[in-house]
Order: sequence, then C-alpha cells, then structure tokens
Amino acid sequence: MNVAIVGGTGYGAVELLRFLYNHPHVTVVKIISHSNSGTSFSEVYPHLVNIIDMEMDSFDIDQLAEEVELVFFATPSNVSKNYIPGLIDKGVKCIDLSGDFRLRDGEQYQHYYGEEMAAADYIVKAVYGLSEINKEAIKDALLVANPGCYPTATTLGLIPVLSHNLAEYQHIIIDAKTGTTGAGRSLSQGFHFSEMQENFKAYKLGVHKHIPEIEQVLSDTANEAIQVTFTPHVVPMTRGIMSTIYVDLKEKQSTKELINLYKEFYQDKPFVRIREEGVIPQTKEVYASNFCDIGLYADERTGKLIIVSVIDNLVKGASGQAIQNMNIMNGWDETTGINQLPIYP
Ligand SMILES: NC(=O)C1=CN([C@@H]2O[C@H](COP(=O)(O)OP(=O)(O)OC[C@H]3O[C@@H](n4cnc5c(N)ncnc54)[C@H](OP(=O)(O)O)[C@@H]3O)[C@@H](O)[C@H]2O)C=CC1
Ligand SMILES: CC(=O)N[C@@H](CCC(=O)OP(=O)(O)O)C(=O)O
Repeated sequence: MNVAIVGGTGYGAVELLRFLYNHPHVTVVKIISHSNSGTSFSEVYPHLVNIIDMEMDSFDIDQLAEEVELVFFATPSNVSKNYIPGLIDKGVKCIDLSGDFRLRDGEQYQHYYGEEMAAADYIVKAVYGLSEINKEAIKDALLVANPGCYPTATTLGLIPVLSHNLAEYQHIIIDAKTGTTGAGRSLSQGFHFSEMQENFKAYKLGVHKHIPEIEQVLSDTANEAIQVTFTPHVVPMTRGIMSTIYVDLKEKQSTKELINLYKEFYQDKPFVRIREEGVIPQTKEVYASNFCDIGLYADERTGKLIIVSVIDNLVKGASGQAIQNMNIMNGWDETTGINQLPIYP
C-alpha cells in the first residue's frame, strides 16, 4: 500500500519513517513538507543518508489522491483540519497525529485549541484511535484521530478500573511527566538545553488541551461526566511519559486482585504489559517501543489505587499507535512493523 506523510521534517514524521521503512505491506511514496519541499529528506535528517534520500514535496491534493491510499498527518494543531476533509472526499484514508479531530465538542475545542473546530461532518466520521479500546470501530474508519500522548498513557491506565465500576469517578488526579520530544522539533526558549537540564517543571495547569480529551474518553467509559485534575510536567529526558494516577477505590481491593483484573482486561492486547505486584514500570523499559506498561499499588491505608503507566511519547504516544491503527484498518496483524524491542539501557 502506498502512503504519504505530511509534516515531513517533524519528530512524528521521522518516527513514522523509522517503522514504515521495514513495514512489509507499506511504501512511503511521498513526504510532504511545507518548509523544505524540494530538499532531500536525508539532508534534514543525515542519520538516514543513503536510506531515505527522497525529495520532499509540497502538498498537492490531486497528486496525493492519485498516488496514495492513506495519508499520515504529523502536523501541529489546527493544520490537518484544513486538508483532511478534501482527502476524505477523494476516498483517501487519513490518520491524524494531531488533536484536530479528537474532540466532539466544538466549544471545548475552541477553548483549548484557540480556533474553530473542523467541520462537524468530518468530526462525526473520525474514530478515536485508542487501539486497544476502539479496535472494532478503527477497522472500518476512513479517518482516525490518533490519541494524544498523555491521554494514551492515562486512559489505558484508568479504563480497566473504571469500566469495572471499582473506583469513584470523581477526584481522579493525574500527575504526568514527559520528555522534551513531546514539544516537537521546533525551537522554543523553554526547551533550550540550558533551560531544561537539571530542571523539572510543571506547565499549562488547568489549560492543557489533553484535559478535555482525557475527560471525553473517561466519560465515554463510565457513561457519566468525569472531570479530572491533570498536571503535566516536563523533565530533562528525550523520550518517555510517566502518568501517575490517584483514584479512590469504592471498596477495599488488594493490589493482587487489581493486577489480575488488569491482566484479564488486556489479555489479548500485545502492547499492554501489566507488571507483577511490587514492580513499577520505568520509562526506559518502553523506550523506542510501542508498549504501554502499567504498575499498580492499592494503598489499603488510604483506600486509593495508584496507577503508574509509561509509554514512549513518540511511539505508543504518536507514530507507533498510528501504525498500529493503520494495521487494524487494513486487517493486518496489529503488531506488523512495530514489534521492535525497547532499547535498553
Ligand atoms: N511529539 C510527541 O511526542 C507527540 C506529538 N503529537 C502530535 O503530532 C503532531 C506532530 O508532532 P511533532 O512531529 O512532534 O511536531 P514537530 O513540531 O516536530 O513537527 C511538526 C511538523 O509539521 C510541519 N508544520 C509546522 N507548521 C506547519 C503548518 N503551519 N502547516 C503545515 N505543516 C506545518 C513542520 O514540518 P514541515 O515544515 O516539514 O512541513 C513541522 O516540522 C503534533 O500535532 C503533535 O502535537 C502527538 C503525540 C505525541
Ligand atoms: C512537552 C510538551 O510540550 N508536550 C506536549 C505534548 C502534547 C502533544 O504533542 O500532543 P498533541 O498531539 O495533543 O498535540 C504538550 O504538552 O503540549
């Protein structure tokens, strides 16, 4: 299958290429770049010299419709909504790594993304691509809204206990940390080496665009409006997200019982690994892989369940999950092309 990537010189795109290069059913025939069309990809990313030297193109909808079956958008917020409707109308499937098609509520989109939402006709067509939870709907999707990185780690950690109605729906606290690639490749003052190294900062309290996304997924799970307290932090590492989640259990449960419940919930999900009692996953243990690893501790003193969920933000949090969704859309084994081991140490 021929595919294209838009947002060519960003981190999401280069990570898509890392996996798609060895994918047995896919060829990347076009890399679209608005800033570097006409330039060879390996000129921008010299680690791929003699491997991906393809010249990047500018966006041409007719050419794309003629040459590819599926387009990945790895563009910043408020970009893909201007291009995807036209491609869908021409029968080209799209997987959007940005947040443009994730939210159903236009007012929330306007509030958190600062612009008007995509056209409603296309929002209803978009399937939220949390692969482990929405597999059936993803199979028939024309447009997949790939989840955000924090929402992926957080909702995979929370859905089992919420869907079994074992936890209170309110007072959920999510304390999350990300590496700096979460901010993308373009330069900004707060991400300079001298600003980041030996530093640890919280940001966007109460205004982060992943708040409504997490709440939408959890509310769908519980069939009841859920609000969460979410505090993101950035830490001086390149890749990785750790989401530490605190939730009140309705009744006393042991760690062992909850681990068994999570293992059963994810038993046929190859990319979710539940740790044994007393073992809490670390970001390095999923580095560069599509795994989401979850550790649990039921604090019998306070009645809280502590969930620790880790992913690589660029893989399960973005490009890896996007390829997992492409595999599901095409009826291929969902691990095809993305079953590499984590890099360790
Ligand atoms: N980094 C991460 O961990 C995650 C990222 N995402 C989302 O994936 C998307 C891509 O992220 P990432 O690759 O990290 O971001 P980057 O900033 O690294 O790359 C985005 C690329 O999009 C292109 N671009 C920038 N502005 C425009 C524009 N106005 N119009 C068209 N293209 C533009 C640029 O490439 P060019 O000039 O070559 O076109 C740019 O390099 C974002 O929406 C991000 O939020 C989601 C989950 C995790
Ligand atoms: C460190 C940092 O800035 N991280 C980004 C990660 C979010 C992201 O990339 O997700 P979307 O797909 O929803 O845009 C942020 O907090 O906005």
